[in-house]
Amino acid sequence: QLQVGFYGQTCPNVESIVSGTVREAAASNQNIAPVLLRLHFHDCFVQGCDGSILIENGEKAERHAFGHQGVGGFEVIEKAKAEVEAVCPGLVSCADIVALAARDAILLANGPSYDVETGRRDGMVSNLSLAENMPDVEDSIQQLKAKFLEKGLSEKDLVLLSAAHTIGTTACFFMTKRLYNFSPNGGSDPSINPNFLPELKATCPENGNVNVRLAMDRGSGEAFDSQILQNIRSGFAVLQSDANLYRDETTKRVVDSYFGILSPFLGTSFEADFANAMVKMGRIGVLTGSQGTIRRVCASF
Ligand code: HEM
Ligand SMILES: [Ca+2]
Ligand SMILES: [Ca+2]
Repeated sequence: QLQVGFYGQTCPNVESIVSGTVREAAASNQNIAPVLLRLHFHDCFVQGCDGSILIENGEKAERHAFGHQGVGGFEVIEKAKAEVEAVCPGLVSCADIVALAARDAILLANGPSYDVETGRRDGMVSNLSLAENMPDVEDSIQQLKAKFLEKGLSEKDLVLLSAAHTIGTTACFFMTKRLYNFSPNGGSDPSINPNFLPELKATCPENGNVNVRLAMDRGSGEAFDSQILQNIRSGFAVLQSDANLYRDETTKRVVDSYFGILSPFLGTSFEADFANAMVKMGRIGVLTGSQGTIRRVCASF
């Protein structure tokens, strides 16, 4: 069973070691917070939160899957793991370090803090074919809902977790279809606000450099806040999958629920709800007890 403070007796300093490593990494790399948050999502969605994405076992390694394009932060996890191994060898899983690092990353971006359940064990498989079903920017809202539901996550969780895009950047690579070849008729996605379209096209010109990066939360790419939801409402979503959240009655209602006059009184808080959704995501397909293993090095079995 997962529990908050699972290492309380066996490795009491693990959480401070991980947060120290994350803070140190952030001092020299301002992009590390979003990268670490995304890493946890990509780990949990393939084989559960089991550190499978960390394995480097050749060209068939899961981490080389197309759906994991741009995922990183491995070196930070490995560094934290090495420091943890030095004080409590063989006790703390890589999967837990990923989950802790994601929490610390959110906090560094001034997002909500929350208790991370620990006690995950590391998985024994890594295969890129297992990552074929990752949510994709071009997925319809029905596909996105189905992929989240399959992991035990609701439509509300889909909205909240997508709002992780309040921090971080995307490569123009993921914008090409939306800007220049939107289905079914070509051209650009009509849901893009006309005041935003020229800006997007200027940043990601047709046949331009697909490695150019832009904030996914226009005007607020470094702060963890609800601006992303406001942007989605007003046609300023950058990713197509985020824009799709406003094309569906149910997910639209979830987005809007954070802006109603009543919502503060009903206790609807984006930050608190996001934190709860992260805890739920952290439970996907976990190995516990005597299942799986505790790796010594996160990149190898
Ligand atoms: C709903 C389905 C999702 C889709 C289709 C999606 C897609 C993407 C794409 C295309 C990028 C840009 C990657 C790059 O160019 O490097 C990205 C970045 C990111 N995603 Fe998602 N994402 C989804 C859900 C999530 C979830 C659930 C989380 C975390 C809870 C998350 C966290 C992030 C973060 C923090 C970044 C920024 C990474 C960086 O700055 O390097 N995403 N996502
Ligand atoms: Ca995994
Ligand atoms: Ca933001």
